[in-house]
Amino acid sequence: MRIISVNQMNEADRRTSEFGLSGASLMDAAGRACAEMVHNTWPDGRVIVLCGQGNNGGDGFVAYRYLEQLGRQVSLFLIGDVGDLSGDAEGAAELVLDDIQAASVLLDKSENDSFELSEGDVVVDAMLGAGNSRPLEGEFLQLVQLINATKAHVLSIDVPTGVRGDTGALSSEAICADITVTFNALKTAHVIESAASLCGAISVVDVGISEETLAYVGDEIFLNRPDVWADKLPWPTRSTHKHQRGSLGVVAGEAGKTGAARLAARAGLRVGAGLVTLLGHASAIPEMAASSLAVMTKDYADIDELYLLSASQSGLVFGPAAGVTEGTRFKVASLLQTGVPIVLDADALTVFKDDPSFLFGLLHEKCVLTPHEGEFESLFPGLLAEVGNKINATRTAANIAGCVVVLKGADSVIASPDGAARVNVHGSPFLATAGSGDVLAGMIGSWMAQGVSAYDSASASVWIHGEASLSGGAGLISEDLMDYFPRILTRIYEEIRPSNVLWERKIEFST
Ligand SMILES: NC(=O)C1=CN([C@@H]2O[C@H](COP(=O)(O)OP(=O)(O)OC[C@H]3O[C@@H](n4cnc5c(N)ncnc54)[C@H](O)[C@@H]3O)[C@@H](O)[C@H]2O)[C@@H](O)CC1
Ligand SMILES: Nc1ncnc2c1ncn2[C@@H]1O[C@H](COP(=O)(O)OP(=O)(O)O)[C@@H](O)[C@H]1O
Ligand SMILES: [K+]
Repeated sequence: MRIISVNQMNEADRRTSEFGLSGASLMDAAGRACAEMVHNTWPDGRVIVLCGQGNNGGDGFVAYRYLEQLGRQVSLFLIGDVGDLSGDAEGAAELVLDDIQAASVLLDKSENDSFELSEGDVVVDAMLGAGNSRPLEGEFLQLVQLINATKAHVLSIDVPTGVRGDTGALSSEAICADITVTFNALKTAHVIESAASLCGAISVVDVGISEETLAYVGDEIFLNRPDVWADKLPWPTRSTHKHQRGSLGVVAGEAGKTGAARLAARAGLRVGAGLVTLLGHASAIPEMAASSLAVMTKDYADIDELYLLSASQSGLVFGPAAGVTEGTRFKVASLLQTGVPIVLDADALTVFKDDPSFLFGLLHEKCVLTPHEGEFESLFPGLLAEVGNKINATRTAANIAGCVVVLKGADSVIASPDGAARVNVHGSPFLATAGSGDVLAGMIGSWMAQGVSAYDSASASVWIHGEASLSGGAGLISEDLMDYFPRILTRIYEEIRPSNVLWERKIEFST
């Protein structure tokens, strides 16, 4: 599923009407899909369709017509004058001209008794779509406030009115929808908070804009789902031995602070690295060894020994609970010199707050940085605010760093330095718990240790991490996440494995 900008969607629309379906046909398909969604989701209750003067309103006129055909009790309101409509919206309005009422009726206390919105009513929000770039005012603002204050169900067409399609930024007030129906591709507002939460459940409907057209106009930005990376994961064959499954080294903090590294190491083992080793100072070895069974431990006396131990691994993780110290800076520099694929997280990022360009000079293409918003701000000060769009800010960051950047959160963006990005919305808010980022770092390091690209390692890990959190539900703590991995991985494996590759050896005798 692609994520595209408003301008790109307009261009896709234009190309489609030039080479394929007319604008009126697209609008007909869009409005019809919305009517059917209303009817299937809320089979009873009065429906109120609220239209603006652009094409979003056009979709609303179409939806009204189909809702009537479906036998629904439905009323139609327009903000503004019929005479100001143009293009496809004007064409759609002409078919229902006699039924259009002024939206002011809904706002006029003396007239609105029969239209007072109540529980069980359904509002179709066709006021403003992706074309809106101005703050709401006048009747738009008043109607949005009125609808948000009722308990009526709301279906928004394309985006909830008040939400900017491209940035996910909000006007002072924006519709809070139960369902948002959009067309052929997602826009930033559907996946980036806090706009995404206002969309409610999102339904992407095919109105006839082809994938070729979207690929032509769009960038390589996709929703992060198994379909974009599942076939890139390595699986053991019958004759595989552990040394062929990669060796992950997790560099621990000092004694008493090794829990974060232990979480990363265990997660790394669970997602398949054949060997996982915790690397620490001699003083930290007893506590690490005491709690790690399959995970090995090795001590290093100084930075040279750390370099040698790290250079023999096929993947590395460093940063969780490492400490914001000069020592951490030296370790980062040394680990990066090995050229081994590496995940840098937490303190290994924060420690470069004062001179991020020093870090950028050391990074290579097999690195993944996994900042949360605070750590991102340390490395790329002001970038998020300046770009105003989390997806594009992360793409810019990846370009500056020259490696994959994962900007974590409820809407994690995984960006590659070549401009591609994937946005992950698959996860539970119960991931907001100490140590869940450490688990994620270990997972990414493990896939990289197994030879998966930095971009696919990060994408697969973020999704599986989110899926595990959904399995865990409420009360989740980071230690629990790993317990869900086997079931999730088995499911992914079973969906994509070639039919002639079986783990279980079947030998049958016939007599
Ligand atoms: N492929 C596509 O792009 C398709 C688009 N369709 C619909 O077309 C919509 C986009 O149409 P438009 O570009 O006409 O966008 P809108 O329907 O959002 O309309 C923008 C209009 O509202 C005015 N306006 C903007 N901000 C305002 C504000 N704050 N207060 C008052 N007026 C404001 C503008 O001057 C303009 O006239 C989509 O959201 C979707 O609903 C569908 O018809 C199906 C296909
Ligand atoms: N509200 C949320 N919804 C979904 N995922 C979340 C949410 N809050 C945090 N996460 C995820 O949880 C992890 C937290 O990582 P991080 O902030 O580094 O925590 P820690 O340092 O405690 O491990 C990230 O993967 C992040 O994307
Ligand atoms: K809308």
